[in-house]
Formats: sequence, C-alpha cells, structure tokens
Amino acid sequence: MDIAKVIVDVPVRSTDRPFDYLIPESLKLWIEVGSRVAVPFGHRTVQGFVVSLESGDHGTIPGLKAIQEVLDLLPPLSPELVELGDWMSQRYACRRISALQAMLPTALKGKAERLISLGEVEGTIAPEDELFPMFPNSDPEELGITDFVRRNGEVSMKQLTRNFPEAAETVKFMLRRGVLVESQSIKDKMGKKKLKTVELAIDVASAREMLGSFSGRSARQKELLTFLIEMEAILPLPLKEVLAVLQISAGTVKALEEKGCIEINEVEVYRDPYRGRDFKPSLPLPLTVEQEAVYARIARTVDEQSHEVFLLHGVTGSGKTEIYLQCIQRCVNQGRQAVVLVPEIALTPQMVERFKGRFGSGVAVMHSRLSVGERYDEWRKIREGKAMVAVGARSAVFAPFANLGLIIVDEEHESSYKQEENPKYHARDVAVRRAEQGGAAVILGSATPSLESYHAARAQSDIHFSPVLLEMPSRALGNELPKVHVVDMRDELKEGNRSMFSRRLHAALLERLERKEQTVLLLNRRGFSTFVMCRSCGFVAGCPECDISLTYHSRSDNLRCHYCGHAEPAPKVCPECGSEHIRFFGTGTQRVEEELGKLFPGMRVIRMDVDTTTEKGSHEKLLNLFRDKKADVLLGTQMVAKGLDFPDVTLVGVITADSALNLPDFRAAEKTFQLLTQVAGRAGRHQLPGEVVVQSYTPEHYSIIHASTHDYNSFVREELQHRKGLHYPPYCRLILVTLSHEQLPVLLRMAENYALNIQGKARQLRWYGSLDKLSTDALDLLGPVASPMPRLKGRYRFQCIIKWRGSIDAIGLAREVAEALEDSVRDKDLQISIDVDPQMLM
Ligand SMILES: Nc1ncnc2c1ncn2[C@@H]1O[C@H](COP(=O)(O)OP(=O)(O)OP(=O)(O)O)[C@@H](O)[C@H]1O
Ligand SMILES: [Zn+2]
Repeated sequence: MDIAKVIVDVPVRSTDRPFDYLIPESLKLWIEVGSRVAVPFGHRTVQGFVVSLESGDHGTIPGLKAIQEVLDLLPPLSPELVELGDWMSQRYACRRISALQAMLPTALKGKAERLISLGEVEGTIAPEDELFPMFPNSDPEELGITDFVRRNGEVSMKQLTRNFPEAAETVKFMLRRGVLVESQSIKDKMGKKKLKTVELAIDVASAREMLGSFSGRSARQKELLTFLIEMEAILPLPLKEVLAVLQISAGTVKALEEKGCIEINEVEVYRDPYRGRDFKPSLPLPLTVEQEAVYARIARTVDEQSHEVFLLHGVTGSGKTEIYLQCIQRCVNQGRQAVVLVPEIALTPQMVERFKGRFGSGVAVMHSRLSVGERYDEWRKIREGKAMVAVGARSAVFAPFANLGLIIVDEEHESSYKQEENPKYHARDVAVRRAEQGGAAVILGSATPSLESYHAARAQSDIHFSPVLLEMPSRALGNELPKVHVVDMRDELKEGNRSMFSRRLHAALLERLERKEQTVLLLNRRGFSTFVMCRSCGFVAGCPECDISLTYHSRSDNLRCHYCGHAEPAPKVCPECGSEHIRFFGTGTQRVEEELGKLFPGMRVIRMDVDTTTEKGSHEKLLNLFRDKKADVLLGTQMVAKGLDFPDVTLVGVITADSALNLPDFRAAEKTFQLLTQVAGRAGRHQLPGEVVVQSYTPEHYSIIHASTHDYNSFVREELQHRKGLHYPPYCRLILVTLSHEQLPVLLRMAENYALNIQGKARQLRWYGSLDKLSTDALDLLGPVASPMPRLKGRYRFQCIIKWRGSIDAIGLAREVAEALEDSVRDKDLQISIDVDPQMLM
C-alpha cells in the first residue's frame, strides 16, 4: 500500500514533522498532496494535511496506521502552497501546521459538514430531460452521480462515497467542471445559499402568442408573462424581486409554470458582500508618458511569464492604481490570475470599487470585516476558478489560484503586512517567495517604499530579493504636489498660543470653510503618552546607546530603554532648556473634535477612529458622507491618511507630527516620514491646488524637513546613514525572542540562560561579536531586558534582540536554543516566542 506523509494538527513541538500513514485502497484516488485528512493519533482522531506521497509496498511495516477519512473532495491546498508552508516554517521559525492553517479560511478549520450539490452548468442547472444531450459522452457513473445528487438536493460527502465508492476520479472531474459544487453547511446570517429565479420557458414570440389566451381569472398570470417578455433581455430574474414588483402570489407563478410558459430554477449564490451594489464600470485610461514606460517594462515580464520583482516608487497621485489595473488585465488575458494585497486599513470601499469597476464579479474580496461564510465563499470562488483577481489584506497572499501570474503589494511599506501572532509572517516576503515558486511577477508599490525594499533595489544584494526600481515622480493629472508649511509649535507657545491649533492652521481652516472646500485633519495617536517631552524646546530623552526614545514608567518614575535596558530617573525640569513645561504628551480625537466645535461654530466634522468605526460598514458610511460633502472636516487617526482620493480636499492638517517620532522604535523616523507623505498626498489631487500644515515640536528633524519638500531620496540617504552607524535593518536583520513565565525569578534565570546559550553557540561558530568588528557573518545579542509590556495576563515577559547579518543560520540557532531550553527545563509554564524580522519592538 502507498504511504502519505501527514502534518498533524497537534499543537506541540514534537509533532512538527510529517508522520507516515497508510493509504487504504478505497481512499487512494482521493488523496493528493494538499488533501486534508482525518488520521488516528495516539488515542484520538486528528486533522492533518498530506505533504507528500510515497508509492511502493509498505504493507508490512508494523504499527503503521491508516488514514481514516478524506475531509474534502478537492484538496484545499495545492502542492505549491504546501511547499510555501515548508518555506514559511523555516523562514519564520514556526510550526508547519500553523503555516498551513494560516492559508485556509476559518470555515475550513471548524467542524462544519461538507455538502455536495449540483452546480451550474453553463449558467443554469440542467433540467432532467436535457441531461443526456448535455453529456453525450458521459459515462453511466457520471449520470448516476448527477442523478443521485439531484434527487437528494444536497448530499454529504459521506453519503456520496458510500454510494459511489469507486467514483473518486469521476467526482473530482465533475467538481472541476462545476457540474458538482462542494459547500459547507455554515450557518451564516449574512446571506443565503440558494436563490430562486424565474425565466421564460418558451421563446418570446410564442410567449406573445400565449398572451391572448388568458381570461379574466388569469389576469395576474398575463401580467407576469407580459412583464417577463418586457424584461427578456435581463432574464433570469430573482423570483422574490418579481413577486415584490408585481405584487403577485406564488400561486400565480405556479400556475404559469404548470402551463409550461416559465420555469423556476434554483441557483446557488455566493454570499457576495457587495451584492446589489453597482460598481461604476471603468475603462482603461490612456497612460501618461511616465506610466507608459513603467507599464511597458512590467508587461514584458508578464508576457514572458517569468519571475521578477518590481519596486514601483510613485509619488502620491502618480496613478499607481491604473498601472496595477492594466497589468492585471494583461495577466488575466493570458489566462493567469492576479492577487492584490492592500493594508487592511486601506481596504476602503473606494479601493474595492476601482477593482470591481474594472473586472466586475471576477474579483474576490477578502478581508477581516467579512463574516466567516462570506470569506469562505470568496475563497471558494477563487478555488473554483470563478474569480480571476483577488483583492485582500495580508492573508490573500494565500489565495488558492492555480495559475498565479502577478502579485501586487500596494503600500508595500505598511507594517500591517506583518502578522503579529503565529505564524509571524510578512505578506510581502511571502508574496515574493510564492511568485518565485510559480514564475510570477511581483509589483511592490508605494509613494514611500520601506527602507528594506528600497535598499534591496539599490544595492542589488539583499538576502530576500532584489527588485527592479521603477519610478514615477509626477502626478498623473499633471498637478503639483501640495505646498507644505511646517509650523514650530514651540514658537506658538512662546507667543502665548496655548491652543492645539497654530495660527496658520486656524486661518487655513477658516479659509476652507469660506470657500466650501474640505479638510483632512490627522491626529497621530501612535506613541502618545509613552514619552516625556519639553513643550518649550521639544526635548525628548533618548537612550545614549540605542538612539531610541526612552519610555516613561510611572510606577518607578523613571525612563527606560527597551532595547538594552538603560534606565535613568525622569527629569523634573528640561535638561536642555531648564523649562518646567516637561510632561507627558497626549490628546485624543474627541478632544480635538470638541475644540473644533468651540473655535469654528457650525463646522461639520466627521470623526474617524477606532471608536467610531467598530460597526460593520461604518467606515464606508463615514467616507461616503464626506465624499458627498456632508462635512467640512474629516478628522481621524492613521485611517484618514491612506488611499483616499477626494477632489475637494484642499487642506491637510497634521496636529502633532512628532508623536510617532518618539516611539521607542528604530523605524520611528521612517514611519513618521511615511505618514506625513501619505497624508499630505490627500490634498489637491484633482483640479484644486492643495496645501498642508504640519505642526511640530521638532521641525528641524530630517523626517519632517524631507516630508515637507516631498524629498524621499534625501530622507532615505540620511536615514540609511543612521541605520548603518547603529546596525539596524537594512544593514542587519533582527530576531526578537520573548520569554514568558508566571514566576519572575524563574523567568529571569531562563532568559539569562537563553542569552548565554545563544552567545556560547555563536562563539563556537565564530559568529559572535559586535557587528562593528565582524565583517560579513556576524551575530550580536541585546538583553535580556524586561519587555515593553513586562507583564501580560499574569505572565512576566523578558526579551532578547538578536542582530545578525550574512549567510549564517541565525533563525535556526534562535529556534534550536529555544527548543533545547524547553527540553532541558521541562517546565510547561515557560513560553518562548520567536519573531523574525519584527515590525514591532514594543
Ligand atoms: N493615465 C491617467 N489619465 C487620467 N487620470 C489618471 C491617469 N492615471 C491616474 N489617473 C487619476 O489620477 C488620480 C490619482 O491616481 P491614483 O489614485 O491611482 O494614484 P496613486 O499613485 O495610487 O496614489 P496614492 O499613492 O496617493 O494612493 C486618480 O484620480 C486617477 O483616476
Ligand atoms: Zn538602549
């Protein structure tokens, strides 16, 4: 008998390898690489994924157990995705099962029953008597199955395999052609699964003739038939809608059906979250000269169907989206599919509309605001070949397309592409890997590329990938980038203005009210109240070693560094200028809203933050209100910074540019630059010119200076110098290792132990030492120190940061030492988490 190697769903490390199972003869045809199976494990039955097959005579191996059941008719994973899972488990030091499960919609993880029903063949379900002509060459088995499913409506997979034990190949073949469809019995209040439709059963001419034959009593039937004749072009119509429009009863419909004039069919509808919504169809725009050059370059690779990564650096409003759309078209024309990744926060209706408008219902949308059932249906649309394009957040990188030709990562610099829980993968890096496997092109697009990607493109020597840099320095509509004024808030204070609005921003807001133009106001809440700042001179205390801001701890009233552990007492007066205006910094959106109400009576403000957007669809509602000019000001957190394209926005105000600058994060300057550039890019995108007011306590900071002149290149040059000097990415890579335990003394010992073991092993391998001194292969370790959140859910937390570069296997080492420690102490309470290339060090 043949053997399947199976990764089982048992959440302990010792099972993180394939186990051998015999494939019983009866299941042989059903099992492929990527199949989900039920297998005995210990005394239980668990779920697992087949990762490889071995044929041969293994019948005699004692103790080898057999697979019990196949859980889906079509394997939910492709061999390509299984291989990607393998790669992820090494790249992110995670378990293979967790990588594989991350690829599937939630619905497939639960216990829902799998059902088979009859599919749509050429648009409608085949009526009984048309069955033979439709499958002239079908074998009796296929007809038997069709008939069985028809009689039962929906059958479970068990029923089907019981009745047709030998028919695996046939059923699979039928599934692939859409004669059968597989679904899950997901109870989902968001939508229904079946829709009745009404359609003429005779041609229009005969129907017209029939009209004369209706007498007084059947006037309603005549009305219905007349209606259907008029609507002929758009038939079939949903029955429910017809009943509602004509105010007729089901009896009328039935009578007409019995006369053979009409037919009622039941079709399966996907729970389309965008159903009933009209998307304005959009045609390809004639490209600008800049766009044309970029497009031609990418199109070449798409046509060759080869693998290449592009970094598309295009200023805000340069028309990157149009490039994406036309490249996708090119790819789809060749019969290959495309995935578009966008940050969750930017997955606005406006964004979806642009893709649906161009590609219609061939677009599947995947994001976390959909219900479980809706997400499953979108996933199924992809797997069954009913969608050619998937637009979605992070996890859409796993869209089960069979022949992927293009992956687009929009706003590639966004840190939300990194998943913070296990598996801690970065969707951009996974996208590049997947494309490499399948010979697909990748476009990483941004107005502010991440330093990692940009450096990789310039240096052509990066460990992940070397993208080809393509640039679009001007806006598509030919207008200028907006003028940016930086206001020094220290001067405002000096001159007696204690309000949160500078005089300049105040005046600009008034002007917009008078001219009936709109304003976007950004309040950057990230990083508030973790640091202490002097309002007189802008001083913020930083770590002397690590060049990041110190974090204030109120209990001990001191300041601490979360990279190396440096601590000092919190100052009472500013060490720079002696002022007593040194304190926490913090303002909420609500307070800004109140203040606007006081200063500008009658101003209509829409506030958009986590509080006002929790409800499903609220985000969209607020944006629509703003677009329809029901408000003068859109006030919000980061949410307002991205992707919006509103013609009447001529002013963008940033309340405090510095707050994120002071996060204890080596990417603070980069993130500040990106956010300012993005939000500034919302102003003056169409006919009206735009203006931006940025309020700051540190206007001399290079991230603010360069953002104000839209000078990405100068910012990058300066920032790269800093990173190089202090050994931060992209000049090295990081691994964040967090250890947690309920008991502090135990944890301290373990963390110390972990650090020593890493250092010891690295020393043996001649990797260990300061990155300053070692030239190529090098590894250094910071810590252990208390984590920024030192106690979480009753557990203490300590962390180490491993810095490394070169071709050494630092990830393997971090994992190996963690596992050895776990094995040696055998303390179930100890948890060690490894985050490779962390985005959040807080
Ligand atoms: N070739 C073109 N001809 C006419 N208009 C265009 C063309 N390309 C893009 N546009 C328009 O220019 C505007 C900006 O384009 P788009 O939103 O795609 O820019 P973007 O680069 O994605 O910007 P951002 O990074 O700010 O989101 C849009 O209103 C778009 O319709
Ligand atoms: Zn430090």
